[in-house]
Amino acid sequence: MHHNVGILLINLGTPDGTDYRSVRRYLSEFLSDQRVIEANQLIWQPILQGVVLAVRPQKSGRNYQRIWNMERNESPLLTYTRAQAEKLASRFAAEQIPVVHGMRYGNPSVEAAIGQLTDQGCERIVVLPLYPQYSATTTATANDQVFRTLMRMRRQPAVRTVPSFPDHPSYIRALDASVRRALGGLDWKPDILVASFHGLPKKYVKLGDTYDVECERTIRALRTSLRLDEDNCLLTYQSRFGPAKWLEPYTAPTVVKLAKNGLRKLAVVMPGFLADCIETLDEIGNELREEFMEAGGEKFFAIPCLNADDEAVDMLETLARAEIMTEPATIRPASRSAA
Ligand SMILES: C=CC1=C(C)c2cc3[nH]c(cc4nc(cc5[nH]c(cc1n2)c(C)c5CCC(=O)O)C(CCC(=O)O)=C4C)c(C)c3C=C
Ligand SMILES: [Fe+2]
Ligand SMILES: [Fe+2]
Repeated sequence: MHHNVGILLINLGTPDGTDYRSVRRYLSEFLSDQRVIEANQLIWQPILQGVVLAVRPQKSGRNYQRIWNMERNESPLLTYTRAQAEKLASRFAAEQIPVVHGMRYGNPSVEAAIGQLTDQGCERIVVLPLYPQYSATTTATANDQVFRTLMRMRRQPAVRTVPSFPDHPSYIRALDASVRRALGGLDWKPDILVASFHGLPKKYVKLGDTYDVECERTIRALRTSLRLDEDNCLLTYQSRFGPAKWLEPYTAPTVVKLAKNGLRKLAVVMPGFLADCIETLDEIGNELREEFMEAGGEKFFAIPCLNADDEAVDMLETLARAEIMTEPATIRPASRSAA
């Protein structure tokens, strides 16, 4: 018996629609997070509300439209995150351990997801931020949101947070399987595999974020697993935002340079994203493809993220079980009446 434990998956979040108001609401919440933009709010908020959110929602909304899940009228990030939670739930159904998903920004909120678990009598929550590489801008703020919710609860559940897992064998196994499956399905062989991670301002790394070394750990383990080396499996960083220096090398200039130097066939994997989203489907799948082709490339393939692949669900199950298996020191009664 696991004493009423529940599992909470947390991903970034995404707008409810592609219209200006929906995208603006989402970006406003996201870019007001001081874990994401570490600036004096008296200076940043007028720039954000007056300049950034005056133009960016239209532009982003058009990009979201290109990748939107029309069938369900929702963002792909939500579709895949929900699918991961549902498949993981089936792995824990026999033990009656519920699995829910919450988004750091937007819907379903972390607060609503925690409510679903406590309504089912959960006294313990295993929190699994869906980021293999730690960053304060993602992992820490996901956990912050859990603790903010707990701050308002008279009867708190006990909480364990799953640490980042940049080279956990079950993660590397899932990546290896997805790359081999994707490349095996092509009738051409890429000259090079580019592994593109979401970028981060260099300043954050200097201040102590371990994101870059965790990306390097992932790529080292993946190279070993795929029997590739530094020359045919490159690490790059995408999605720069704002004027500051971000982690390098940048994905797009690297790929354009490769094409200009005569490279013709390229595959891109995005190991930092567990679910396909605007950054993978549009920035890489659409924009980077165009840039590569315009620079002389001939074949381009963006490898789908792990999404709800069986190996990805195996990974989530392994990570969650590690936290569930060890019982807490004290089991508290679920309610006053049970005491
Ligand atoms: C200062 C800005 C940003 C930091 C720092 C940042 C870090 C960061 N983000 C992810 C994962 C995702 N980001 C996504 C979208 C996205 N990211 C930023 C900015 C920063 N990210 C913006 C403005 C956006 C919105 C999209 C746009 O307007 O172009 C997404 C996808 C969301 C979706 O709806 O599909 C993900 C996932 C990581 C892992 C990370 C730090 C390492
Ligand atoms: Fe981002
Ligand atoms: Fe982007």
